[in-house]
Amino acid sequence: MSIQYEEPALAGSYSVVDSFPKDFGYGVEEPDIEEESATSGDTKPRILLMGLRRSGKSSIQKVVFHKMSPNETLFLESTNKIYKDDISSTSFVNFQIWDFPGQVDFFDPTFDYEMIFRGTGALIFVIDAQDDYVEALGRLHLTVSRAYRINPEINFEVFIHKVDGLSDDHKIETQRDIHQRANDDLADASLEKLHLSFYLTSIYDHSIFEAFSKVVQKLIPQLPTLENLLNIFISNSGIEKAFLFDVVSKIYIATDSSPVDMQSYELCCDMIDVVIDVSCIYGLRGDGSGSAYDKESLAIIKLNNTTVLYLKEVTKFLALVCILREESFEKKGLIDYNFHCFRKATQEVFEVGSLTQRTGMLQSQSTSPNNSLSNLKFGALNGGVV
Ligand SMILES: Nc1nc2c(ncn2[C@@H]2O[C@H](COP(=O)(O)OP(=O)(O)OP(=O)(O)O)[C@@H](O)[C@H]2O)c(=O)[nH]1
Repeated sequence: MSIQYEEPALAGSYSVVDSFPKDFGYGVEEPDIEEESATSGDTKPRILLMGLRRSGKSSIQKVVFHKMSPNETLFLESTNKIYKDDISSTSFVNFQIWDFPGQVDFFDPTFDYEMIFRGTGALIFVIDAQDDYVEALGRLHLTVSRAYRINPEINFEVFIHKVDGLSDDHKIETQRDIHQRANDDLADASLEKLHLSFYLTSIYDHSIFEAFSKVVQKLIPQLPTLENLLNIFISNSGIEKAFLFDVVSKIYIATDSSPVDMQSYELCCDMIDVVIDVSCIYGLRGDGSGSAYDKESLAIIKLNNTTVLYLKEVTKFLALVCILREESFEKKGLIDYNFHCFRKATQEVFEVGSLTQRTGMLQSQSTSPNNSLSNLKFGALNGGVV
């Protein structure tokens, strides 16, 4: 495997990978699209993480957003008060974890749950699949029914968590049982319209990242446009699969419309890890300043099975990671040109998004990005333009 990695300069000093800055030291010289939206009000919906004590909430947050290794979560202390973790300054995802310790009654009248649920885009409820889940189901019902009455727009997501300890048959049976009981409880309360989505997750594999990706994608109004752009990009560049990644969390916020297989996703996640780790060690300046992920970030990895992995910076938080055959990579010029078009278009998509939000316009497909992208010209494999 050969790695070509372009960095401004190779610094002689080492920094411990674990201690890299959460924002990878990315330059703050120019206000970015995401930064603007962060200051122009809460334009991205909040995601809450709830569940019984020891169900794994803090572990999920630490592994996905703070690069903690799964084994280290064994030493996490129980959260005794409501813990709010805001990662919106380091990630595309405007994410606040409200880690509710099991014994706290968050329906306490002194607790402003109305305010919390009103600003919430998704509520993730974590159920420990290795434990008896009857109490968790009761809590799930109480939480979602209360939240739904305040804000029916919330996406309700149930993570059936810690499934690494379960056999394949047991996993399916547990999911079926939890699905059935939770929906029966909702039917008994005449809440059939409240839709719950279920995911089997574990911090010991990529399932937690995959599940989070799905949760986040539902909250991105620009998703269809991004998918469309990715489809045009890959079909004109001879690329097999492309993911648009939130670099800090390795959540993919969009991909082309060909099916996602876990192996490709894992490969791309691993590439991000390699790039950031190498960059943290060799890419920073002698005094530790500089950035491990910036506008220059680009990496090409050739595998021994004629596959090429290609990573390039799109915005402050996002990177495009592609999988392609070695022979397709011979047209690197075309890929670079099309990438340039894709990058420009993606930035426009988010600009239009934040503009519509700022001016208070309703964001519909007809007002949006597609219109401003109509004069975009990708290079075609046969030499023309599309
Ligand atoms: N096997 C397994 N264990 C996990 C997984 N996720 C978390 N754990 C373990 O579950 C235990 C509890 O995890 P925490 O993240 O502290 O749970 P919590 O929900 O935040 O707990 P409170 O802070 O008490 O509410 C830890 O020992 C973790 O290592 C998983 O996917 N699989």
